[in-house]
Parts: sequence; C-alpha cells; structure tokens
Amino acid sequence: MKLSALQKIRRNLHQIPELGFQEVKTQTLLLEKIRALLTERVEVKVWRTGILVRVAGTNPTKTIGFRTDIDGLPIMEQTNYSFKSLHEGKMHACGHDFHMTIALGALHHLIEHPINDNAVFLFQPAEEGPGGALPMLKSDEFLKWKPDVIFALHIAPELPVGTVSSKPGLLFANTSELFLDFTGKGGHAAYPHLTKDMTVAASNFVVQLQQIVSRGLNPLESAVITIGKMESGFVQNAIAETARLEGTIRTGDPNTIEMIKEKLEAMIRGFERIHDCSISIDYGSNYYQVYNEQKYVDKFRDLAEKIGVTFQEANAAMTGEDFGYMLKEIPGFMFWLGVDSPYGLHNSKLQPKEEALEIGVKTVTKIFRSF
Ligand SMILES: CC(=O)N[C@@H](CCC[C@H](N)C(=O)O)C(=O)O
Repeated sequence: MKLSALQKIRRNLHQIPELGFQEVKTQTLLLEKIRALLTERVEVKVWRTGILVRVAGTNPTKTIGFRTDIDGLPIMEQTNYSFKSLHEGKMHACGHDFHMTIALGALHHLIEHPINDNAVFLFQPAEEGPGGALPMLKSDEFLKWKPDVIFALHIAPELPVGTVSSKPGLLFANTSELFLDFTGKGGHAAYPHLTKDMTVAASNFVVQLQQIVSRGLNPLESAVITIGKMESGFVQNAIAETARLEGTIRTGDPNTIEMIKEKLEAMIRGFERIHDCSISIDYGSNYYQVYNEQKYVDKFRDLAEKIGVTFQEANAAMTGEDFGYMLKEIPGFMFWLGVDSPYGLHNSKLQPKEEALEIGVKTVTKIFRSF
C-alpha cells in the first residue's frame, strides 16, 4: 500500500476516536477496509467491538499473531490538523490510529503476497481501559485461532522515524488504576470546626501517598503512583463533603504492586480515623507487565539491520499495556516504532510523522516472513 493510501486510512481513523468497548464506528470502518481485501484465504470474525482476521498460509507449520489496539482516549485534541477528531473530547492521543493503519497495511501485503505460516491479525478494543486483551484472549474466537507466537508495536514519539526499539525482559510495567472516594461532613466555609473537610483530607492524602514509594519501598525497586485527577466540593464558600482522586500505580515487579496496595489500604484506615471520614477504593483495571522473550528480540534486532531500520536498545518504561496478558500466555515480543513527535503519548498535541506508517508496515510484514 502506498503512503498516500495509508495516510488516508490513518486520517479517517484519527477523526473517529472512541473509548474502550465503544469502538463501533472504528469497527465498521475497519471491517469495510478488511472486506475489500477478502480472498478465499481470508476469514474474519467479530468479537465485541474488536475483529480477528486470519490469513491462511501456503504451507503452515504455525500461526503468527499481530495485535493492534483500536481505542482512543478522553482527551480534547489540540492539534492544528485538518483531520482533527470529530468526536468532541476524544482523541487518538496514544497512536492507535497508527497501529490500526499499520495492521491494515500489513494485512493487505500478506493477502497479496502470502507467507508459509498462518497469520492472525487481532484488532483489540479497550487497551486504555478497561482492558480488552484479557477477555479477548479467553474468547472462543481467539482460542480457535490461537497464535503460537505473537507480537505488537507501539509508536514512540521520542524516537526518530526509521528507528525501532525493544529489549528482552521487562518492557512495560505492571499497572493498576486507582479511584478513591472520600465522604465526610460538609458545611459552611466559616465553621470548619463543625465539619470534616474532604478537600483537606484528599489533599493530604495525595501528598502522603508519594511517601509509599519514597519511604515504603526498597529504592532499587521501581514504582510510581500518579494522581491524574482530583475533584472536590461544589462551591467556594462551602466545606466539601466529598472528594475523589483518580490515578494509577505502576511497578516493575508484579509483587510490588500488591505491596503498594497493602500500604495504601493501611493509609486509608489511618486517614479515616484522623479525618473522621470514609474512603472507598476501587482498583479499576489492572494490567500485567509486558515481558519480551529474548529469542524474539534477538531475531528482531537482526531483522531490523537487514531491512535498513535502525535498532535501538530500549529501557523499560512505566507505561502499561494489556498486551502483557497475551505475552504471559504466548511467546513473543513488543517493540517501539519511532514517529518523531515533539509532543508525547497522551498529549493533546501528539503529532506522529506519517512517514513512519510505511516503515511500520515494512517491519511488521518482515517479522511475519521471518518468525
Ligand atoms: C501505552 C499506554 O500509554 N498505555 C496506557 C495504559 C492504561 C492503563 C490503565 N488505564 C492505567 O492507567 O493504569 C498507560 O497509561 O500507560
């Protein structure tokens, strides 16, 4: 597929970002593109808002899977694109429009130039939340076509176009979402002694939370707790009766996340007593680490060199990816694809360079051919 065709698909997808398990228009558009490619070698299955496509190999000994995520984020786009998001308050700010386009480009290539092995393309919903990989992995549709080896990519804004990056072992962190609701006795702003101020309780909580990592963990273990959203009260002259904190916990080891949760719950019990309030906790969705198998990263490094793409050894990152669940069951790996954007992932101005689409398609098709 030419760059202009890939650009067109990417821009169409970019305009219709949808949140996890609501990817209805995205699914329709993808199905339209996939059905235009159908031959007797190709079978398509729909799973919730996702899609699975299988291309039968010419002389298969195994099935190779490629997974792409398809959901957008609840972020208000602030680019100057002429093809900006048409869905107010939603944006493909994590590059899933790129991931899907590359998958379609590679699918097109493999249909036109079949390989020996079977290829399965997984268009997976809800990577940003609540997590589509785990239920997809358990679905009958997936189990019928279960790959023997699997891989995925993610765009990397900080890497130049023409560069890919990966590493054996830990690539992405273990994650848990975090939602805390504080409830106490509100009242008039002038009578603090008659109330239990949830703005003050939640503010103290945010500050003290940071000490779980800095003082509760071995400094050689890696972990981060981020509160990305805080809400409390209704009006300037009333003491807030409720407050809500929304955040995420990330760790380099699956056991560390459990340890953090225990400390967090102990802290909650203390805060409930000190601030005479109740605090409820919800861990939302949890993702297992992305752990790459050495053998596949080694193969990938050699392959990158052969196809004229620069390979850079990656550092593990505290980003999360539910693809980790697939790698827990099926051998394989994940890699970063350089897209050179001055704004990073989850930024409302993310602007990946579209030349990277062709490099993505070339890299993915070569992986299918050589794994
Ligand atoms: C690659 C990337 O940015 N992934 C997301 C995954 C979200 C996980 C979950 N919603 C959470 O916040 O814990 C990320 O934020 O790393």
